[in-house]
Amino acid sequence: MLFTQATLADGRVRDVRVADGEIADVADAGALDPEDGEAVVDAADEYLLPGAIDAHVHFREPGFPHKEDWTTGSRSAAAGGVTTVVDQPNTDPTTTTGAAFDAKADLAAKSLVDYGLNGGVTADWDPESLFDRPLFALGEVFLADSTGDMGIEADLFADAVERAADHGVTVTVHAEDADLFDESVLPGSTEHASGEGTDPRASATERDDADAWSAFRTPEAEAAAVERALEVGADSGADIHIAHTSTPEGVDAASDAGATCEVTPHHLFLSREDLPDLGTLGRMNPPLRDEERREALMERVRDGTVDIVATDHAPHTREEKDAGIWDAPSGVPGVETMLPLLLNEVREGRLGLERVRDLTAANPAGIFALPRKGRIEVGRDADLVLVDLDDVREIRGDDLHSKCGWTPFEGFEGVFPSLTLVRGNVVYDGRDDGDSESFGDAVGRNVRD
Ligand SMILES: NC(=O)N[C@@H](CC(=O)O)C(=O)O
Ligand SMILES: [Zn+2]
Ligand SMILES: [Zn+2]
Repeated sequence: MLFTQATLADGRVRDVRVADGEIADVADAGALDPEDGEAVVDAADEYLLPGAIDAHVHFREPGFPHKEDWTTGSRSAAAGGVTTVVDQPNTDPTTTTGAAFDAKADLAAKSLVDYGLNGGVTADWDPESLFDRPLFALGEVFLADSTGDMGIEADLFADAVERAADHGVTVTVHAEDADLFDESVLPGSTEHASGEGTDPRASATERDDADAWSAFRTPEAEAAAVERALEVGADSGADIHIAHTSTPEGVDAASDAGATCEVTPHHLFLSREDLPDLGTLGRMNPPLRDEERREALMERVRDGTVDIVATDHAPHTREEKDAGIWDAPSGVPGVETMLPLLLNEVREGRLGLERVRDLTAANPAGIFALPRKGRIEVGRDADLVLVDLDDVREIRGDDLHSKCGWTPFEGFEGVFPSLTLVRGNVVYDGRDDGDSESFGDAVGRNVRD
């Protein structure tokens, strides 16, 4: 396949040849002629970007295929320009033994996009057999309970980090410290009762609004857990990567310690101010923060302090979300809307395209040692996304391909890709102005195999 006159993220206009799944040639515009039978894509006025690597998704198989499965999750990825995903271990069974890893690997063979599979840590994990498998990373290691209740104690965390260091495996950390959650906002808490002898259940401060989740899981709880994870990492010499960092404090701590971090689109584009509209659809861990922190996070994305954007794509059904704030499951989908939201920032002139390329492709490839991914360079995998930056549209849950059928970004503007290639295979084709779209075969492979 030959892309002619494609604009790269740095603004250079080039012809790009794809052959045998790789980028075979990158030459001056007009320099490459089609070979016999070669498909030609006229990419004039369009951008050709390296496919995004989403280092944090929950594709829910095995265990919860009513929320998502590898087919729907990877279709959603492909339609959003994501060509590699990294799946997290809070499935059922949890990915905490070699056998569980193998079982997930069988299911992941349905993926349209390339993938990595993380190994998780619980009190009954089996590190010997787990580290025997081609792990993408150890993680997300839960320092507090989230969906799946995989929170672990400090001793086990230290032991797990040491083992990961021995095996040269990076540790990705869900950093929240439950000791610093504000229990005074919990229903039935005695802490918020002002006077002695007050019935707490009758307290006027008892909360059932969506913002209560943000009040409960405090920013201080994240900052403290990030610090602890970094200390444990420094003691053992392990590479620590902080998952879904939701506060500027967390980002700065990771950056100061020479560790890496990711932030999610929902912490960049949503804040506590959106919770009256979102209700429980806006409940996730860590929770949405105030506007000031959201802006400070975006600033750190712009200036390069944040290493990568990853989605924490965590689908739950609408029915499951239709519960009170203390009972609804935590998590929001996002794999299909990450690149469209970031590209819209570029279109609006608020973010550079090279920054987006680095956050979504080059940096995750560097941090997680994927030498074949993340850049448009001869010899690398032809994981490519074609986009027209003027082709903006409203994000609609109905148009997306995740099984969950909703998005917290309903009505936001996004720039969606028109074509997505994984190792030269067309996995998503929406070039017909979105009137018709088609998906390719399940060509996905484990990037560590
Ligand atoms: N982020 C969430 O709120 N939920 C995630 C788990 C996690 O990443 O903590 C899920 O799997 O649903
Ligand atoms: Zn998490
Ligand atoms: Zn997660």
